Amino acid sequence: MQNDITFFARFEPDILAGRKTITIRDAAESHFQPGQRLRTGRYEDNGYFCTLEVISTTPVALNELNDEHARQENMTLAELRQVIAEIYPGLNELYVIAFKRIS
Ligand SMILES: CC(=O)Nc1cc[nH]c(=O)n1
Repeated sequence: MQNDITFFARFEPDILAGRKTITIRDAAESHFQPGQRLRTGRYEDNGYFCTLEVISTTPVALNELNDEHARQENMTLAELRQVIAEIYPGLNELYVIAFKRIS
């Protein structure tokens, strides 16, 4: 079965442990709705590793990312800005998808 969302494999342990509770995505992945259950896999091999329930999807500009976002990503704000710049170079319009793991 296909996954609904993927994460880089390096994020898997933090998601499974509940240390990462948001993901910041571009407009192509801004369609997730509160209550939606997402089969969640690794980007690298598409292997399923858990199911997440979407709590909210909220627009955020790059310059609005703050320490609370970083805490929810289990990173420092500097690390978060670096990661986002690498994944979405030059992109300002982003979306915070908050989630909880349900299985
Ligand atoms: C595969 C992929 O894009 N993964 C991402 C992107 C942004 N944040 C995140 O946690 N994971």
